Amino acid sequence: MNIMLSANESQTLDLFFQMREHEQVVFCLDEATGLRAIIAIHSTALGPALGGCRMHPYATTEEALADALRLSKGMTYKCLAADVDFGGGKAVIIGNPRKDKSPELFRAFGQFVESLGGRFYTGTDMGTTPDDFVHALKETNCIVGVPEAYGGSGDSSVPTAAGVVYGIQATNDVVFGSKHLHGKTYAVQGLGKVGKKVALRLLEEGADLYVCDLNEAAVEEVVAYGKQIGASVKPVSGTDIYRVEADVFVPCAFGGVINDETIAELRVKAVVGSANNQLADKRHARMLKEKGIVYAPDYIVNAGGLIQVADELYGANKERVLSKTKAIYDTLLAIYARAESEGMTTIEAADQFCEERLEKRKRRNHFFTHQKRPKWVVRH
Ligand SMILES: NC(=O)C1=CN([C@@H]2O[C@H](COP(=O)(O)OP(=O)(O)OC[C@H]3O[C@@H](n4cnc5c(N)ncnc54)[C@H](O)[C@@H]3O)[C@@H](O)[C@H]2O)C=CC1
Ligand SMILES: O=C(O)CCC(=O)C(=O)O
Repeated sequence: MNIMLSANESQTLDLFFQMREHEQVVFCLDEATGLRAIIAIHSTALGPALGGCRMHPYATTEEALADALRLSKGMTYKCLAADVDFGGGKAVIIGNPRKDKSPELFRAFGQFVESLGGRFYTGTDMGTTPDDFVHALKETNCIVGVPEAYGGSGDSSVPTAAGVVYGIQATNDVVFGSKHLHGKTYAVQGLGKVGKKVALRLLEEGADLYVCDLNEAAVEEVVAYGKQIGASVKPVSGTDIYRVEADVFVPCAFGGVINDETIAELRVKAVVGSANNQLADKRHARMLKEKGIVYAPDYIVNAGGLIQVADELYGANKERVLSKTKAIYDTLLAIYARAESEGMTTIEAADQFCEERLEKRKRRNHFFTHQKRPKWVVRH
């Protein structure tokens, strides 16, 4: 049969091409509230998709889609690395988090999440806070990480920041021969929910910092804390943060910050941070390696928040979350050892570790239950 494609049909096919690794992509539009969102489900092979919702003033829909696709795929690997029975998903809301938020917008978003019937659970990410999702929770139970007063596990950036600190300690151990944080200089990019907590903890441990953020109040707060405890905190511009001479670069803002230009500038021994998708491309991991800079794979290091929200399955328990988050230290050491012995980059070693685990998990689920999905329900 001869199939003639109209322009629109070709575009649709092109979108299918872009999402060829994903199960489902949902475009959400609610004119009344101004909601424009994209929910990307990468995989539900091991459980419902789980991933935060980012709010960002994307310049184009293509940019937003690309972010949602990449972030949701990263969540599948993060779930495997953190050993939780969820799959990878992520949502993005197109809008300025400082100007475009409203309770109604998050309720509309909640209705779209509800329409997925439990295939997707979500909570905070860059640009969103636990309080935003209290509104979404009115429309759906598929929300995690709301404040404890609403029955959630609370701010997931707390364990995320703790996990980043474990990641820095493991990296310091490998690079400097001691896991201690003090006596070193860290360049922290982004002082939001995660970055500020990491920065304050590093200062408490006796470190010096270079910091940058678009939000001057956040910078001032960290500078003031440094003064109070007698530590050096130097604010720098968004471009200088890549050029300062420091021990560790700690990216805690947006993705793609490790690229051809920044690698040429970096004067650090390691990169360890919370930002999702730090590498603009996988080849940048090899460029870092060739420059003698150790890269801590982002999805290994920043899994603390995921560990907390996944723990809501069992009724979140802070001690259990902290002890699972501590495992990031050993997981990262194992990834470094694998990379070293196999002559791989650290991201190749991390991906291989996750893909092996996926193969085992798929087989186990098939063998024992003859169904792919675990039998539990996340929330009633
Ligand atoms: N919140 C969490 O638990 C988790 C967050 N992440 C990732 O960590 C990163 C940070 O997340 P959050 O702290 O939750 O976000 P956030 O929105 O609370 O903070 C981000 C900060 O980065 C700043 N920023 C934005 N553009 C910047 C620029 N060009 N230069 C310097 N600073 C800039 C913002 O002003 C803000 O203070 C994101 O990539 C997020 O996906 C990953 C895992 C979990
Ligand atoms: O922190 C969360 O609420 C969910 C986990 C997540 O979205 C992430 O790790 O990027």
